[in-house]
Amino acid sequence: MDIAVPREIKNNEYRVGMTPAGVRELIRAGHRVRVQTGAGEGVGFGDDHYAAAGAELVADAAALFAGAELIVKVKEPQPEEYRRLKPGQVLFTYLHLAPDEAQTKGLLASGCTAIAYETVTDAHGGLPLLAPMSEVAGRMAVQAGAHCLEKAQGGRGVLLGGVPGVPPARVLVLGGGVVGINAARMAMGLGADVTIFDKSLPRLTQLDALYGPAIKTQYSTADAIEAELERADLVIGAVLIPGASAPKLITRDMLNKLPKGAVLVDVAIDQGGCFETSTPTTHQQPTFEVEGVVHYCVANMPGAVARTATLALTNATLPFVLDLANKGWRRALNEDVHLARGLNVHAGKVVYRAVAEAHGLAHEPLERVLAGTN
Ligand SMILES: NC(=O)C1=CN([C@@H]2O[C@H](COP(=O)(O)OP(=O)(O)OC[C@H]3O[C@@H](n4cnc5c(N)ncnc54)[C@H](O)[C@@H]3O)[C@@H](O)[C@H]2O)C=CC1
Ligand SMILES: CC(=O)C(=O)O
Ligand SMILES: [Mg+2]
Repeated sequence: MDIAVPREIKNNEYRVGMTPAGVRELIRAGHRVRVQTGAGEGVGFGDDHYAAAGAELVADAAALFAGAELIVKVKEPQPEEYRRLKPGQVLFTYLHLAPDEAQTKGLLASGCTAIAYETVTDAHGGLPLLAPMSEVAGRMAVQAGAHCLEKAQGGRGVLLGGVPGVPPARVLVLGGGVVGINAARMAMGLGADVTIFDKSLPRLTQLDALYGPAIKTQYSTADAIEAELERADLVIGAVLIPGASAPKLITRDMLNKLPKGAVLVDVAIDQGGCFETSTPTTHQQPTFEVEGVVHYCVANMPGAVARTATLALTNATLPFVLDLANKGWRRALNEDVHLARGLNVHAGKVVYRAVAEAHGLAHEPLERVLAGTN
């Protein structure tokens, strides 16, 4: 199979969809791998590393896309990328379609087969291709939040861990999944006072068993969140309803409960954000202020620690890339229900129900697509 690895073009995105080690595995399995020049440069993988692994280097993105059967990326395709896609091509990357109508329509118009990392599942109810980036983003959320709390960044001038005689900052983590646990661990490690909210009682029980009195847990309701806002310094938004738009847990009206200079880090921004006042930002201009509250809403947080993130992501994606390349997408998905759940768009139809619902589009059942021949 002809596999293409483009250079990412999203703002400040230095991650790459495949390492030279991954290229070597695919070449050994008999595939052709073409990598865009400079694709791994930002994370220390030069063109010479890819060439040594057996890849062909291609300078021009249009030529790279044109000949590809499988395109392996990191970020959702930008408009100039989805305009290049065509029927018969498989795109394997993060998509986050529910909050992104333009991209959804672009992928539908292309006729391609688009498999989203973030909706692939595993046998334990997890999201194995989202998890590595959630680990990174959860840990980073605390670094970013601590920085934003500094006066020069518009924050209220609070040190997360406090000092002897001065209490630590109060950190609320909304959602106790992979992002939430990693954020909570980092915040606890810095000595902050951490409360974690979730709708899942089994998850809260698990967190309580893991961390005991070092962490407080709360069942997530609007009342419970609102009651905590008055004394919060940093709130980290980490909820997810897979494939769907994030629920708005802090509304504009609730912002005045927070102290001036408090910080909201909305990690869930790639699914539309879980604060009503969130809009996506970039690493170049990561924050904005609404009613005296600093908002950090970067939709590709792991891009800032691109080397760690690339290694973590590609460790998880490589087995699936090999499967898609070795078997072809239809057989690979038919033989692996978890990979099949990644299918979001095929031949002009939305196959993932939550995405169809988010945009009021018709939903094509997965079983029909997998049984089909087109
Ligand atoms: N901005 C970025 O760069 C990145 C963003 N993300 C995003 O972070 C979000 C969280 O991802 P994960 O932690 O991997 O998901 P996860 O599925 O592991 O955890 C989500 C948690 O939210 C909980 N939840 C759902 N509704 C809730 C509610 N109303 N109140 C409280 N909790 C609720 C669920 O029970 C679950 O425990 C996703 O939107 C993901 O796409 C992940 C990585 C990078
Ligand atoms: C999960 C995701 O969208 C990211 O790592 O950028
Ligand atoms: Mg994202």
